[in-house]
Amino acid sequence: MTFSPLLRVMRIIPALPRSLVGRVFTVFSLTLLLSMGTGLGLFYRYQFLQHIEETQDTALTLVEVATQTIEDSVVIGDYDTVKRTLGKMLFQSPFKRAEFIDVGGGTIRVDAPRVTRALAPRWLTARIAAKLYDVNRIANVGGKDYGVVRLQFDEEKLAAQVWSLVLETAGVAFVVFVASLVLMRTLVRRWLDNLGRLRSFEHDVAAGRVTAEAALLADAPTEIQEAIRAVNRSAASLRDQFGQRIDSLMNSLMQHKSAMDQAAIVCEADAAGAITGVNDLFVTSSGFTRPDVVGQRLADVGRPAGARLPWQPSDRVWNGEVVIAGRHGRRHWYRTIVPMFAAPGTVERYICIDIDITERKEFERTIVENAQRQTLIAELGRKALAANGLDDLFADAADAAARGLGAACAALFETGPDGMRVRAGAGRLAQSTGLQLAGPHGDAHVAAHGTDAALRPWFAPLAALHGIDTGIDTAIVCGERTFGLLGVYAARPRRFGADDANFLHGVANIVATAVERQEARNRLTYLAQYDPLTSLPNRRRLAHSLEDAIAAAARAQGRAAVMFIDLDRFKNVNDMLGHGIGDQLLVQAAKRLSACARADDVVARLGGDEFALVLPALDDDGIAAGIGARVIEALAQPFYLAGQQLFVSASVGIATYPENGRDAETLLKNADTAMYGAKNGGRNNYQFYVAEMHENATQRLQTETQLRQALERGEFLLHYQPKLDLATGTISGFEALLRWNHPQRGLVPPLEFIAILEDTGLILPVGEWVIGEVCRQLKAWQAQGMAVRPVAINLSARQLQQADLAGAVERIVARAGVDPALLEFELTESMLMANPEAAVEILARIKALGMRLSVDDFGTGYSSLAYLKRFPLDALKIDRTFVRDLPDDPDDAAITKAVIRLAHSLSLKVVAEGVENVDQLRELEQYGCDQIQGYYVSRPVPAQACEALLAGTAMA
Ligand SMILES: Nc1nc2c(ncn2[C@@H]2O[C@@H]3COP(=O)(O)O[C@H]4[C@@H](O)[C@H](n5cnc6c(=O)[nH]c(N)nc65)O[C@@H]4COP(=O)(O)O[C@H]3[C@H]2O)c(=O)[nH]1
Repeated sequence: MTFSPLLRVMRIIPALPRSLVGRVFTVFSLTLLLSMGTGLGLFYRYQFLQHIEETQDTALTLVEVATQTIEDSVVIGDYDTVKRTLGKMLFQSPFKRAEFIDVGGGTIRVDAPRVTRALAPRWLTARIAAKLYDVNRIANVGGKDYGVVRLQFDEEKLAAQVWSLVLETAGVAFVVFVASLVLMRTLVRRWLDNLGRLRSFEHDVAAGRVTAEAALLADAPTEIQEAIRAVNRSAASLRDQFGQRIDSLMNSLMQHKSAMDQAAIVCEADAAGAITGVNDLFVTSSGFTRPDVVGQRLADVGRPAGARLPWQPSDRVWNGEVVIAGRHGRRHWYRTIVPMFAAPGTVERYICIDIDITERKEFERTIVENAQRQTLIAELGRKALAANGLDDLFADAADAAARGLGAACAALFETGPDGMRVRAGAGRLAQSTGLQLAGPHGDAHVAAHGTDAALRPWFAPLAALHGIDTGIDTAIVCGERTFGLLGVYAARPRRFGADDANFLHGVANIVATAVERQEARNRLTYLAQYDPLTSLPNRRRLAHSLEDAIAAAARAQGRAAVMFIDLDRFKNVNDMLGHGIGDQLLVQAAKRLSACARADDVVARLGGDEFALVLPALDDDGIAAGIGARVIEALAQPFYLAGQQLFVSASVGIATYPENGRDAETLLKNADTAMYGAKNGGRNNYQFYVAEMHENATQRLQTETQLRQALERGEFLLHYQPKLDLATGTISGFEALLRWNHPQRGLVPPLEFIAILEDTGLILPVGEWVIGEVCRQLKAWQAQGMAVRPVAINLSARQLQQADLAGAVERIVARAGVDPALLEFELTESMLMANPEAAVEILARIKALGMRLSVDDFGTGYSSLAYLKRFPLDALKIDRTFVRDLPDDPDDAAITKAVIRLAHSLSLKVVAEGVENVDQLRELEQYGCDQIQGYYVSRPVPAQACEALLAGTAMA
């Protein structure tokens, strides 16, 4: 509230004139006006009051004078004089009326003549009228009142006088006021003219005269002088500052330009788009020289033939990608063309900035290309998975390879014995499918794959035919072998890169995988019907062949036969000499069998060492018998494997249609049964199926089942056969011989079940039982106080292969607490020679335990003397087949003598087996044999009988 008048005044400010002169003038005028008004007002007021006061005083004086003047006249009643006196008094007085009112109320009135005069404002007249009062004076003469003299003021006259004064002074004041204003305005304008000079200073600066200074008038007011000086100083300071800024800006500009020259390809063009200059980067990046490009149209430089003009001169900034066919090849530039204006709307020149994005473009192209290639690979992979045959896939692969590399053509070659064969072609080579190209073959080119773009010599004829300039190829490698080559070829010179090679590899790998899969499929199909080892039909195919033969025989009302062939003792070969030798033996056996067969016969391998022979058209049994005999004969011949001679015989069973069965399964089963018959019949023979054989086979199966329980049931026992020392005539030891006490059959000899134990693997626990039982018996004999002799135990081939035979023996013997020297192990010659190195090691370990070792059935096998020396043996046992015909058979005698000499030369004892009579004894004695064993001394006897034998050891 307090500031409201001030605020009101402030509100006026915007209404003031905008120019300083106007404002100063206005303010000065107002101030002057206000001052003068106030002064005049106060003056008028003072004058007015003073005038009123003076007039009042004058009126009092006049009334006094008038009264005194008329007193005499009044006394005398000279009213004319009174009247005249009153009239005189009015002359030039401020009264308009003078009256004398006598005590009787009579009035002498004199009015002042009316004078026309300027009228004062009513308010002034009223105000004067209010201030003045009429003056009255009592005329008293001699103490007697004669009346009253009254004077009435003429307020109009007085107002006119006052108003006249006001007007005069106001007029003077106005003149002074106007004069003051004119003077003031003139002076202010003159002083402010100095500021006006700043405008010319501005023009000078605008005109580029930056060093110009604002001029000063000598009489300029100090403040303005200060202000202009300040302006000049500021201008100078700004000049300095701008100068520095400009220097810095120029410097910065130069650096920017230099940086831009380093980073960007820059060129300038005139308003018409013709190049006026280029930077170094333009030259290096494009390969063009400055003279090449200066003067040329910007839109045309490096433009590949036929390319659309990407830019036309315009007043707008242009952005876009351009392809420049430079001297170093095509470059991708990202271009920005900025118009530079001379004046609004008038382009003076163009700055063209290019960023080389060739690498990015290449990268993008590579990504797109890779994506396309991945798609092609994936697509080909899908086709490969679904493909049934390879031809379509090869064509797809060639097509994918050509498309993936964007090449004119591609081909897939298969390596063959005669060179390269075009398996599929794409593009120009599509018609070459099936073409055979002479040249390298096999694996000659395996290493020749990769990014080598040179065309191979053998491809040259095709290249010439189809206008192929260059190419890349890669090998299609299936596992260990090279299937062929996948090549991609271009009509124009082209450099294939690592990415191209990788893609081609990918395609080739898919092809290789498909080839491998196809081959695996073929192989599976083959394996489903053929035996991979011998390449003979397998059991399944044999069944079909047999069915076909049966059907044919049935149609012809003829006969057919199937022969079941099993190799005797093949298991031993396999176990002793290893599977490699076993396989070789089977292959050779298969060949021999095939040689025995007739053209229409089918030879098959059923598995393991079992073969079969289908004889489709059988006129009579004689033919089957003949072929059976041929088979026996063929397989009885020695096999030469791993540098040694091996003998295996065969057992052959023959079943005929329709007698022995009307279907393939029955016939084969019966042939199998017949084969067992042959085996039981001493092996190395053939037998036709007869109904009883079925009985035997069943019997064997039953035996096998019973044997499995025999050990648990304690049905095994040992008999002991003594050995006689010929030098002393005393029993030098025993041989433990296994017996099976069958609940129904009684004592079963080992030859009837040892083979089954071996076949079923039961020989291992039974063998351990034998060792344990011998130990137990020895302890029992010792406990009886018997002078115990060493006991020999037979080991089978399977036991020799037992992982830790020596360890098992050691544990059993240690557990029993038997002196190891009381134990002897007999191993057959063929067992030892099957894998002599392993045998040397095992025997050494057993020997180290303190036990004795001897070779059983010596002479029936094929011992290597070198190994014989290395085995830690104690004795050789001459097989009883050599002893049987002594002394009559000179051959046996010679062999026996030789064996005895050989054994002695190796410091080995010799035991002759199967001595049944005294002649044999004498003969052997003569040969120097150390010990004998046989029925002549004693048959194998139960343990209880041994003591009696020992008691009567001395021979007659
Ligand atoms: N004709 C004739 N034969 C005689 C004469 N003296 C002994 N023999 C028989 O010849 C065989 C000698 O045993 P081997 O050659 O080791 O031949 C043994 C041996 O290879 C095997 N064998 C016996 N017991 C075991 C055993 O516990 N383990 C293993 N692995 N094989 C055993 O069984 C084969 C046969 O044993 P056995 O039937 O007990 O037959 C015994 C014995 O009774 C004789 O003067 N004339």
